[in-house]
Amino acid sequence: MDDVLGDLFDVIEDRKETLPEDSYTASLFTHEKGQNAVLEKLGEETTELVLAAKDDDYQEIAHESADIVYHLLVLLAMKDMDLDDLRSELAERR
Ligand SMILES: N=c1c2ncn([C@@H]3O[C@H](COP(=O)(O)OP(=O)(O)OP(=O)(O)O)[C@@H](O)[C@H]3O)c2ncn1[C@@H]1O[C@H](COP(=O)(O)O)[C@@H](O)[C@H]1O
Repeated sequence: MDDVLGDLFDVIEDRKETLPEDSYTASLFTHEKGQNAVLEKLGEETTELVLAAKDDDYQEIAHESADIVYHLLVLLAMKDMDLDDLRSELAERR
């Protein structure tokens, strides 16, 4: 699981660096709304996750959770943070 997150974060960092035209990730880094584009996505998807949880729709819960994690990693990259910032914060809570 951690490899999946690490690999995804590496791809996000690559898109941030190279900004390919056909990349959704790159479009978030260059969006005219700036960071608000990714913040709005996080808000929308969190609402969708809440609705899926209320409906006990397990497939949708997994789908929306993955959308949230992806956009959260984009936000971390946007802030020049990385997975270690997240790992450290979680580790301190143990
Ligand atoms: N994990 C993701 C990922 N999760 C979500 N998304 C995109 O995020 C957007 C979500 O916006 P929306 O909720 O409006 O989309 P939607 O499908 O209508 O929404 P739902 O109804 O599904 O919730 C969609 O365009 C998805 O394609 C993602 N886009 C990219 N990735 C990863 O990033 C990698 C690089 O992608 P590119 O940057 O596009 O090359 C990919 O290989 C993936 O691993």
